[in-house]
Amino acid sequence: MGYTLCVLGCGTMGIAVLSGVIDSLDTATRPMSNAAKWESHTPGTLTPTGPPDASVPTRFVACVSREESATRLRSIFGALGPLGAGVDVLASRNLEAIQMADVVLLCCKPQLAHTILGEPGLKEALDGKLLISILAGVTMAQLTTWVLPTTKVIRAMPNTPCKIREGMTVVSTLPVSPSTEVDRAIILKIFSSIGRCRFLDEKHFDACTALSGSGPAFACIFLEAMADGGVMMGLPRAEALELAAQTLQGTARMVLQGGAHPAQIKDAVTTPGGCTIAGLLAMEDGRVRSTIARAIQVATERASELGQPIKK
Ligand SMILES: NC(=O)C1=CN([C@@H]2O[C@H](COP(=O)(O)OP(=O)(O)OC[C@H]3O[C@@H](n4cnc5c(N)ncnc54)[C@H](OP(=O)(O)O)[C@@H]3O)[C@@H](O)[C@H]2O)C=CC1
Ligand SMILES: O=C(O)[C@@H]1CCC=N1
Repeated sequence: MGYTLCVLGCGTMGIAVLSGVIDSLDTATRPMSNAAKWESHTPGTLTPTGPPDASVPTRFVACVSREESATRLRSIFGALGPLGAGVDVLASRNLEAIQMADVVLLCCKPQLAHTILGEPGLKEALDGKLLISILAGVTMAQLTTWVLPTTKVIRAMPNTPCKIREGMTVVSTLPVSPSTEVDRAIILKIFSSIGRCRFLDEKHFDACTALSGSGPAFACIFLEAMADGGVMMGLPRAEALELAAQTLQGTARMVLQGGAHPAQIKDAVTTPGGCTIAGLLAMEDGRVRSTIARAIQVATERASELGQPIKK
């Protein structure tokens, strides 16, 4: 039972997704991640508790281009226990890897996808298989012209917290085919085991790429700035970072878990004439809101360009 999942281009994101999936398979007895608990329509773990489940990956292949990256991957996955040590890591052997796979997660750089999918025999090896692309800015229209019509193509936009099973993944709406339900189950199993997962129309993908794909970087700027403020006021660095990170996590959970509106949380913290309103006004003077919103806007615009051929 189960199937073989191949990560084609196993760098930062490939490692994040695969580590999260392996962890979820390996944690039958450990508690579910909070993200998994929040999402009522998703199962939260890949570990089959009932009869064998065909939508659960049981064998893994990871592809890179350089042997030194392969060596690094073997040590990363090896540290994850027996399942991680069982990942087949191949350097410059994409065709072989895809031939072994049932489902392929495309995680290379956007600009390389056309060349990689054009390698001799690759199209044929993908015949009838599910190809999930996490590439920023590479559209379904592009991807489907690079493979055979029988290859089922879908886009997903995960983020790095998938590595600790607190990810956010948006998946494009599935095209209707005889295998739609099976494919949907496979996709949900993978991405809901490593965080939240929701389906959205492809027209929203550049915005999702900016908001949740790039989001961890934006959130870290805010987190670092909060910690810096604490350090400026004499807090030790490590404690300042802990306070900032836990405060952001707790607040985010009040929104996701408790269903609170951000404005409601803000108002509850803001005692009239108190210190919070003083800080909030300083933030508004610094145009923090429009700066952050504009960052999402320009990142969205940039995401839309990433699938285009590099201009000489
Ligand atoms: N980073 C992020 O937070 C997110 C990234 N994405 C998307 O994920 C994709 C990957 O990004 P990221 O993980 O950051 O990039 P990385 O550069 O970390 O990973 C790219 C991987 O592709 C491999 N690779 C290069 N050439 C080939 C080849 N010819 N055949 C097989 N593998 C190859 C590289 O191997 P080697 O080391 O040997 O060169 C490397 O492992 C991008 O398309 C990006 O848009 C989406 C969401 C979030
Ligand atoms: O910066 C990038 O292009 C990728 C896509 C989303 C996050 N990282």
